[in-house]
Amino acid sequence: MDPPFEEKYKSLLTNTTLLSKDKDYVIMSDYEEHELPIIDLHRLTLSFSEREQCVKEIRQAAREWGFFQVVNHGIPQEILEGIQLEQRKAFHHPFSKKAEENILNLPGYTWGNPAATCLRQLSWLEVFHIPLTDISKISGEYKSLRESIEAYTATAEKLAKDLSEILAENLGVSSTFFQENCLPETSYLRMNRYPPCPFSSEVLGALPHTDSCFVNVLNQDQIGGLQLWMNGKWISVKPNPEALIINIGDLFQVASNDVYKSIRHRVLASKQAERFSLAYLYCPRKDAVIESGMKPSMYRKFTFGELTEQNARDVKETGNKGGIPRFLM
Ligand SMILES: O=C(O)CCC(=O)C(=O)O
Ligand SMILES: [Fe+2]
Repeated sequence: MDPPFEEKYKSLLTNTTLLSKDKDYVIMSDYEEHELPIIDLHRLTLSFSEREQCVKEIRQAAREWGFFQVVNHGIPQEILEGIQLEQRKAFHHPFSKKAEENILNLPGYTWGNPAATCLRQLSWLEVFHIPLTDISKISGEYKSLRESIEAYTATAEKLAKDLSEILAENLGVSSTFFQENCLPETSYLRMNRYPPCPFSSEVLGALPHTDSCFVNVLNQDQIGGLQLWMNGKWISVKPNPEALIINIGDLFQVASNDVYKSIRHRVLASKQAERFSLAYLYCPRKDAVIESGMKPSMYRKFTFGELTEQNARDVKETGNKGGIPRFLM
């Protein structure tokens, strides 16, 4: 098996008494499946009233769901197919190449979760986490991957910026904030692969988390498994091949004083199928100040760098990031 989960996590996998009792980690056999709200972004280019209706739906979905789907999103199909193909090729290199030879010349390849002390803290996935400052380092035989990443992130950035400006307009955020603070190289691309998992009733694909960004442009395949924590339970998201998912991250929850929701999500592992997803995390410079223009503010002002450093310390100490609750007044 590649990556070698069964070897590395043998002691956790053979001792099934090591299951977490925490509600976040419980895995049942069936879940309610929901279709997220679908928003047709073509209307942003039409008449004033059509645009206003579309804007209203985007803000409503960000308040009520924190997750929605977009169609006519402006990312050409061939660019999407190009990155999906390159993503598969990158993961299908032998494990030794991915893990030891650092094929992409990036430090960002990870798999599993070395901090797991019980089975349900293990994530059955491998990730290339790519800071976009670093893509020029991908060279040589991986040039086609670099070109696909460049084409995809250029279009994803425009989509994320347009949506962020719409979401921020009524929050008292400066109209030039995103232009000035979220640059092409300050965002991140996460390429995820969830290998088939023989222990899918005991192990999650991705552990519950929120995303530390303004918005995440999420492209998933048709396998399914993504779940959201809503109204006290996990619900499954129905995949839609026509749509991209947009989810609100922690930075918008702070900027909106909790009006927009950064929803906890996780991914179930699949017994038979391999699953891929691609997350474009729209992030600002490390020195960008994150604050709410609404008074009284629920959070103290902080820089994006403070949040990422705090999260990194938390992960090291506890296995989980503390996220924005750490900055509550
Ligand atoms: O694989 C998915 O659908 C979700 C991935 C995710 O939550 C992430 O990369 O932050
Ligand atoms: Fe996520």
